[in-house]
Amino acid sequence: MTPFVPPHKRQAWQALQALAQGPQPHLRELLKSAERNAALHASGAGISIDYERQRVTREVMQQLLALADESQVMPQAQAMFKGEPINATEQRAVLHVALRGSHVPNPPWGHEISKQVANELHRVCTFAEKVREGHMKGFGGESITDVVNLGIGGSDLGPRMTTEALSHLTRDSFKNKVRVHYVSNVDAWSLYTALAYLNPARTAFVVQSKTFTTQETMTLAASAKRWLTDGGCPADQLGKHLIAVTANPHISAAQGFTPEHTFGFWDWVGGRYSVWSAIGLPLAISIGAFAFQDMLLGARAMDEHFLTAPSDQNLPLLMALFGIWNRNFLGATTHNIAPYASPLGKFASFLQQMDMESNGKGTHVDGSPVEVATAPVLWGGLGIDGQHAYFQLIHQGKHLVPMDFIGLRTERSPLPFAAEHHRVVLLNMQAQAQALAIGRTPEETMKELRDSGMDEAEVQRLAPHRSYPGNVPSTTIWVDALTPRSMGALMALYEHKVFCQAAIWGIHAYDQWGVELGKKMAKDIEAAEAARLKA
Ligand SMILES: O=P(O)(O)OC[C@H]1O[C@H](O)[C@H](O)[C@@H](O)[C@@H]1O
Repeated sequence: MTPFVPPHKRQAWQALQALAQGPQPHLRELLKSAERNAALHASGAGISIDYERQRVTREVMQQLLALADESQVMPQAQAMFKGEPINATEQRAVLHVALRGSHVPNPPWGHEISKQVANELHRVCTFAEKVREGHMKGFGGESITDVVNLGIGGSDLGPRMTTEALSHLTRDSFKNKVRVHYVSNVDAWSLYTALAYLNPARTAFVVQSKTFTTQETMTLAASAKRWLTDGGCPADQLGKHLIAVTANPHISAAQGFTPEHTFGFWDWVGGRYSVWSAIGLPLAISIGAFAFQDMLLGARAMDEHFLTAPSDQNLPLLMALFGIWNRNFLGATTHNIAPYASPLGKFASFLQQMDMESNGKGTHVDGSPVEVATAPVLWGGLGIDGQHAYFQLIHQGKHLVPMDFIGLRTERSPLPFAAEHHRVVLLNMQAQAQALAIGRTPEETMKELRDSGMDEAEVQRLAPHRSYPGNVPSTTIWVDALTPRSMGALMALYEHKVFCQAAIWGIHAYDQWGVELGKKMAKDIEAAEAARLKA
């Protein structure tokens, strides 16, 4: 690879700047070309994207693709898949892709890693099935019926989000006798409300922490042990109720977690990319080992698509490029994620960590300051609910908010009238995308008001308030149906999008030094307080 050149010094970046400064056709104009619209679609791994509502002309697309080339995005991706230490500030490889590819012949990361991954995956899946079948017994010999996940950040958001997204698929499974709960916040109410109706004799805790030093999680774990002993569990039987998932098993072992209840992963798995590892254990308990492995296969399918699809058909790369165009050239400071499928209610929160903790950076890989914008503020939630809450700002406010609409082509809920609900959901999604794109001019608004019989003074008075500037860019992401496999592909799509953007911005996506200062200060305050009490 050639020496690092900051993004704004690259030829394609400058060409894009020139294009952005020139006259920009409104989406209303762009969308008039049926030929253009028909071309702006791509698909892979069971997912397709419609991007005719991005504010891109043919010239812009050409330069965006040239920027990806010039930024050596794909050689950088290959370096990641090969296990090169691309997380340079922590001197680590970044191999979450190996977690879903242990079955791949001749893996670029090597057979040894695949072997380790396959072994641990087998342990996780076997254990998850044992719990689901009621064979995990508590101190009184009763089956465990409730599993409480204690973890935060990457040790919470991935399994929590996917459990909500996928557990409805297994709700009727005769095998699953176990409920899974999540507690991330160290606020006592959070633990209290989770435990209020649980029976200590039938409850197990999965303490998930890559480091096993996170203060919030360790505080929760200590209280969980206390709750178990207060509930009658003899101290020497606590191990029956405690499971550790960590990359630091020597720390969990020192705290009394047994080897058979300890599941490992590796320092080359970033916390926010760890749901594919043993961190997925509560999810596997919730949806079953087969479904969990299916999710891994879906992610692997997206990995293959990412590595092999041509640039102009490559979903993660295209989404990264639209993000760059909107952020760096059209000046959008935020980005909204709007799933139109209620099981995806936590998807935006999950992506917030993935995107903002990865790419909220201000230093280039060579240590120089970044002079262009990096990750936008990513936010969102279920589109249907957003329409009746904050979409007002997106339609008429002063922020430019590019959107990802996420829709399901088929919906499989067992309600007999589900098709009617799905129809309403999708027509709303399509209407919002189109309304945001084309808007409504004051002239069109006046005509509509006059046609409704309104008197002219009222038409003049109201038309400015009832017009819509439009020109809000969006991508519509279509998922065939919500299954473990498509979920895996969707998550991996965003993971690689984040990777591509970091590769273009020339930043490290896999460290998170920004979160450390506050942690250190909390420790300093704690130490000062302890010293004051001692004095
Ligand atoms: O899994 P743990 O080591 O407990 O870390 C939990 C979380 O806390 C950290 O502060 C990081 O910001 C996150 O990336 C991480 O996922």
